[in-house]
Amino acid sequence: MTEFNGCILDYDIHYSPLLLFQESEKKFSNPMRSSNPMRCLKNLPGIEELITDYSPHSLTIVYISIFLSLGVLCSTGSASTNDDILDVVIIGAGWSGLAAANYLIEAGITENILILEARDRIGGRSYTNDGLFESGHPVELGSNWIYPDTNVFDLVNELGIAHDTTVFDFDTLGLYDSGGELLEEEKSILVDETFLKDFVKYADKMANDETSWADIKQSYFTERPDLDSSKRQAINALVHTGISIEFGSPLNETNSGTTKEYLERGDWRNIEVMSVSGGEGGGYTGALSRGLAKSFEEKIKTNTPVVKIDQSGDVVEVYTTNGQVIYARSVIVTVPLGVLKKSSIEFVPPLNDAKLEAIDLIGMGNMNKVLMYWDMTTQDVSWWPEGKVDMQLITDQDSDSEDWTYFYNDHSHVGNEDYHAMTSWNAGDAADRLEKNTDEETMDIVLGNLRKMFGNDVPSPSKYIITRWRSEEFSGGAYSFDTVGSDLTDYRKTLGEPMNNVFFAGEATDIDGWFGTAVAAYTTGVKAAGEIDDSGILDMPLPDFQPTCTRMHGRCGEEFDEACCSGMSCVLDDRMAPIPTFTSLEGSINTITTTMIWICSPSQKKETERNRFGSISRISRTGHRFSGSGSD
Ligand SMILES: Cc1cc2nc3c(=O)[nH]c(=O)nc-3n(C[C@H](O)[C@H](O)[C@H](O)COP(=O)(O)OP(=O)(O)OC[C@H]3O[C@@H](n4cnc5c(N)ncnc54)[C@H](O)[C@@H]3O)c2cc1C
Repeated sequence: MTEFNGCILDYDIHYSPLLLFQESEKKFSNPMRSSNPMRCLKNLPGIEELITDYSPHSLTIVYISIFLSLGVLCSTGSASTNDDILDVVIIGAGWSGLAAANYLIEAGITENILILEARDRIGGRSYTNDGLFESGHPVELGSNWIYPDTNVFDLVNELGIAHDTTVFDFDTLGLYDSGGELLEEEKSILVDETFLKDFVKYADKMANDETSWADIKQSYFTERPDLDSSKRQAINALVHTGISIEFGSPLNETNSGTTKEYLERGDWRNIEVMSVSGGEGGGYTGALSRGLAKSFEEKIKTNTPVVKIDQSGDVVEVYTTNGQVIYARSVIVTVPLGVLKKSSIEFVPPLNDAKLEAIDLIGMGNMNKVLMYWDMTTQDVSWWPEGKVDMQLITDQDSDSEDWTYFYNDHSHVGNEDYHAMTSWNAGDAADRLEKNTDEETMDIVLGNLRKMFGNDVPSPSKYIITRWRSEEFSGGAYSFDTVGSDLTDYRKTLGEPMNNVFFAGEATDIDGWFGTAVAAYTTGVKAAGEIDDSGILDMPLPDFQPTCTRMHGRCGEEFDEACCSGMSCVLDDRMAPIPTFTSLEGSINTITTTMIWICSPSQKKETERNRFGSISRISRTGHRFSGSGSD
């Protein structure tokens, strides 16, 4: 390859300049880069007229004179390769990653960013499905409640997204056993006398950083051998909802010292819930897509899992499973603790011991839902527990007291009068155990419980969804929790500390008591973005760095595969098809229409391409990249 007037003449790659002419800069150029192939090609002597005289004839001449003879390739060349370096690459497009990106742009720090998201959607553990059951009724598969006077709450209100108050109080709580709803007096004995007045007081005295909730329950039961089964199961159930569901945590691992106030149901809390009717684009996902991410959607690359972050060189290199290497001055990692625990991202140099200890010690809990909908036009809903908001089945024994026994009445909210949706929940150990069940097994348990509570007439729901957050590759659980042993604030702080030019955020790094929530994710994302600004990394001169691949000569998909740079994907150049065939010269020259070429492009990859790249080892790719072979 030789440099010529700022362009690079490439003798191997049959890249048609015709395409450069026909495709606008918008389609071809990387939004992060300033150079453009058209300008570059215009530097070739005598070519200006051909480009401006944009006729089939001139195109044909261009095609013949350049493509067939030389295979001219426009490239940024070595002179401007620093353009390939992004200021900030953010890993993960959940609340944390999107908040970081939003802050970097809004605060005028930089727009030269890219967000890499493993899933085919943004939002991570916030996942609203609009109209899955019925149009206009959002369903929340992840986060559902918003807390007053917080960043998330303000954003939701600013966008006018519908929400409604959940009134958690004694009257709207329904307690049931296999014979149906308990009488008011029985309920009062279990909730007020047994649970609130006795167990919670006992727990308050026992709770500390070294004692788990399982320990407290066990010693309470041991000291009261005569406790009747209904009281025992009521305590099991209420601790499950108050602690396990709140923190997603197994009781034998949960720090009672830092969580005890959550059990005091006497302090009934009213908070706002998002899964209420209110038109399209609502819920948690609406807040992200219409709010935080609105101004930089084109900078988010979905379907792009990151597998390695290497900062052993002058710039940080981010490797994706899609076969790309992306260069950045700094990186913000916002992947969930569950992903860090699985070590699915390789760090070079490795994460330090303090961070590894934090990853190990902070718990990653689990919480799942079965969201159900009954179509009242075709199904009997006469059994519906009108007036109840949350409902608990008290079972006969310890072993199944947490198995889909808690239900939330989504129908109780404003605008949902004709919409019969109900959600069953479980968390902690029970969630991990029950997640392994098939859909049919799950629905057998859930429906069995509903029929114990409301009678045998309860029909199967018209539609349902079962979440399995632990099994989700890119979550590895629902949210982080404080394990028993010590106060984990220092460990969360350590988890969030930067390592050179790699910064960390995400709900698990929160040290203000909001961990496990979208509020924490939002706050920590902004914090990490601010840390990058404060560090001065973005003000330093760029290193003299020459990436070995550029958008035009990343020979992806060929025998000597090269990774694509800066957010580009290796895609089949399907723009070949609409190119007109050339018959203005003798015979038909339609080579262009039939040649199959893989190119580095800013457009999203297709599923099949990802599989294809799965078979190419990263070692061979990087080996090639650094060997200087190929087109360089
Ligand atoms: C069932 C459930 C109920 C909840 N209820 C509430 C609630 O009511 N109120 C509340 O405030 N919070 C709630 N939460 C918690 C809240 O959803 C989370 O704390 C918050 O969404 C976390 O945001 P994050 O940005 O830290 O992480 P995430 O949302 O998990 O975002 C991280 C992103 O990183 C991506 N990623 C992972 N690995 C890779 C990789 N290798 N490469 C690239 N990308 C990767 C993920 O796909 C994800 O999009 C709930 C969570 C769950 C699961």
